[in-house]
Amino acid sequence: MKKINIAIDGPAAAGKSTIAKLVAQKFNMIYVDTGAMYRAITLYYIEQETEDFDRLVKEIDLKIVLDNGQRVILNGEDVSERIRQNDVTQKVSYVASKEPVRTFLVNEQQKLANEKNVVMDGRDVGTTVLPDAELKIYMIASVEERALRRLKDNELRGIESDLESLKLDIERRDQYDMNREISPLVKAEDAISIDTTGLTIEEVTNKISELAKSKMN
Ligand SMILES: Nc1ncnc2c1ncn2[C@@H]1O[C@H](COP(=O)(O)OP(=O)(O)OP(=O)(O)O)[C@@H](O)[C@H]1O
Ligand SMILES: Nc1ccn([C@@H]2O[C@H](COP(=O)(O)O)[C@@H](O)[C@H]2O)c(=O)n1
Repeated sequence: MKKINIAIDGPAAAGKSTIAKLVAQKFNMIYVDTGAMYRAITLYYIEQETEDFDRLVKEIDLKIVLDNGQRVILNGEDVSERIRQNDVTQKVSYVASKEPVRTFLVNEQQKLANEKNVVMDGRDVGTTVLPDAELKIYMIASVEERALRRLKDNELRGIESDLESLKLDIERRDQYDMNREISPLVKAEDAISIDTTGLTIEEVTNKISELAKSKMN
C-alpha cells in the first residue's frame, strides 16, 4: 500500500479529531492535532502577558509526542489537559491569527508530515500545511449538532456548560477563523465535503476510510 497524507479541516467541534484519530488507528498512521499546537502557544501567551509574538515563538520549546495519541510538552511540562481549559479556548483564535505564530507552526507541522503517513486535522491543513495531501476532507455539521455533541462531551467529563453558550462560543470561533487575514478557514478546492450532521462516528469513519483506501492503492 502506498503511503499517503490525509488532511481533515473544518469548523469547531465538527468531529475532526475524533474521526482523524480513528482513521489513523485503522491504517496505522500518525495522528497530528494542529489545534493543540495553537493552544499550547496560547497558553504561553497567557502566562507571559505580552503582545510580542516574535519573542513568544523564539522562546517557546514545543514538543509533540506522537506515540499512542498526542501529548503536548511546553517548555518541559506536559500541558495536554491544561490547553483544553476555557481561558485558552477563549484566546486561541486571536493568537492563531498572528503571522509569527502561523509561520512557526506551519513549519513544525510540515516537518511532522515530511515522511507521509499522517492524518492531520485543523483549519488550514489542506490549503496551507499540506497542499499536496493525497486526501483532503472538509468536515462540517450544523451548529446545533456541534453544540449538542460538546454538551454531551462536557457532561461525560464532569464539566458544567449550557447549550446556548456553547453555540455562541462555536459561532464566535468559526467567524474569527474564517475571517482572519492569514490562512483563513476555507475549504480547499480539491477537498471533499462531508456533512456529519445526523451521521454516527462509525459512519463517518467508514466513509473516510473508503476514500483513503482508494488513494492508497
Ligand atoms: N459523527 C459524529 N456523531 C456524533 N458525535 C460525534 C461525531 N463526530 C464527533 N462527535 C463527538 O463530537 C464531539 C466533538 O468532536 P471533536 O472534538 O472530534 O471535534 P473537532 O472538530 O476536533 O473540534 P475542535 O476543532 O473544536 O477541536 C466529541 O464529543 C465527539 O465524540
Ligand atoms: N490548523 C489550525 C488549527 C487550529 N487553529 C486555531 O486553533 C483553534 C483551536 O483549534 P481546536 O481544533 O483545538 O479547536 C482554532 O479555533 C483556530 O483558531 C488554526 O488556526 N489552524
